[in-house]
Amino acid sequence: MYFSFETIQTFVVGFIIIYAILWIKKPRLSKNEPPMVPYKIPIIGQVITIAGNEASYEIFNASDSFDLNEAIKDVLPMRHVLPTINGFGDVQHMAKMIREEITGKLSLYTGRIQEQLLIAINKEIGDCSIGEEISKHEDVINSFANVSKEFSKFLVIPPFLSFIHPKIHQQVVTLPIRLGWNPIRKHINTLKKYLKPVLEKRLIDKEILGDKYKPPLDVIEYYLNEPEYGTTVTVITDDYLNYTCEVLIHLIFISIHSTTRHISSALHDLAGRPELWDDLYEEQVKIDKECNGMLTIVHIDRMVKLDSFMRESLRTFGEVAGLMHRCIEDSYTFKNNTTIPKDRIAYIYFDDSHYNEVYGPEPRSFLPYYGLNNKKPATKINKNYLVFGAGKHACPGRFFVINEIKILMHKLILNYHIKTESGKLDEKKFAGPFVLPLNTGICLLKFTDDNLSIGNGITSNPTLSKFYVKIDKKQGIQNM
Ligand code: HEM
Repeated sequence: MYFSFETIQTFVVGFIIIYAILWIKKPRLSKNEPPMVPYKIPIIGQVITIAGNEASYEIFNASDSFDLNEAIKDVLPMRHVLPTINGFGDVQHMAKMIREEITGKLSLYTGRIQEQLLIAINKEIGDCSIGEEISKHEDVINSFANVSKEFSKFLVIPPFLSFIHPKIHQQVVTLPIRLGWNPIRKHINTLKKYLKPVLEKRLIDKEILGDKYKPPLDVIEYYLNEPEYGTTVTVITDDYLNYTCEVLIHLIFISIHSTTRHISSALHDLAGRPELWDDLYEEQVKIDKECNGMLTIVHIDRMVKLDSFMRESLRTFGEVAGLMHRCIEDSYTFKNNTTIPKDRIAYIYFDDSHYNEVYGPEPRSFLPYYGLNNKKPATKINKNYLVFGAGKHACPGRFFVINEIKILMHKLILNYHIKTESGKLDEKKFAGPFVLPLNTGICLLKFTDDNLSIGNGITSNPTLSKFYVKIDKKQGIQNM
């Protein structure tokens, strides 16, 4: 039988149209699902579930049924980008490492965090009491700063093909990588270049010094001593280097983007709220005197007002919904008796938790001392404070990051008058449920000896212009 090209073409187009109509008309909910939000325009994409306060907490705690990384896989092809460590394949080991190496030794890291932050403040803003040069390896620092931006390149293609099947979107996004384009590779290579001699020296030192070897305090050393990952290493092979550098990129991806976003948000929260300045400044001056400029973990714990301010800054960060989790079991039935099917993506509805009535009649207002008055430190998770997730996969880096941010804010508050360029609290903007980084200016005006430097206008005073810091949309803080 002979079919002309036009007939085949008509068949194909007809098939696609019928498929699309059937797809659009297909019942979207299985039995016992939560109700659908009323809609008029046919749903082209996936159905997603938005989990309110109680259900969100359930999702975090049902770690056998829900998985964050399984949801991220659809849009971020980590397995192809970091092939040696299979993408986020071993996030559990990363969490274990952070608990043991970083949280477990937080007091040992405090001095170093402080020193590095002061170096960075000096370099990026200026004159903050010590004047060392930033790290010798500027390109390593740049890699740390830019990796997250590189990852965002994968997100530019919206998952428009996911309506057929999420796997199709994955295939499209990973095609350039499978053809050899990997924007992360150059950062891995930079790390490899600097890490190779460091690791080789450590191996030699270990051999020569034996028991007298003093292990440096860092993540690389942790991996070098892990039975599964390092002890068998006697030569630094390319495979081993790839492995370690991919682990570092994974760590950077997990930690740096969220840290910078929350730091810039906290700076805006402080800069736009003059009513908080005196109180927070006084606390920092008192602690600075007590520690003589050298903070220890005990002093950081005493920054209770700053901690409470940070908790509030995190709570009111603004993400309406996010942190999608995939249902990885055949189905999941919530305590309220509604059921969602396997593969359903559920978003955490942060607004419902963070602006819950437990925060009083005006839960959306900024309550700087809520944490202090209610004995809820910034690291303490509960169902109305889900910034760090909850349950088994709750962020293991939260103790480190809160410490780090407190040290940074402490030093900045002590040294600078921090205000918004606009002179008011800048309003946050959104892309869908996601809050966008503010791209309005913050001024950091250096306190002089006689405590007077609150400039009348950054732009009119050239000597102050170097303290003008702009929050870049993608990168967090950037110098102007
Ligand atoms: C303000 C900054 C940060 C925020 C808001 C944040 C938030 C989160 C959240 C919400 C989760 C839970 C995801 C889930 O439910 O599965 C998480 C997991 C994780 N975070 Fe953080 N994080 C921050 C900083 C850091 C830092 C600095 C590190 C490393 C030092 C880190 C390491 C991790 C790791 C390894 C996990 C995965 C835990 C697991 O799956 O068991 N985070 N983070």
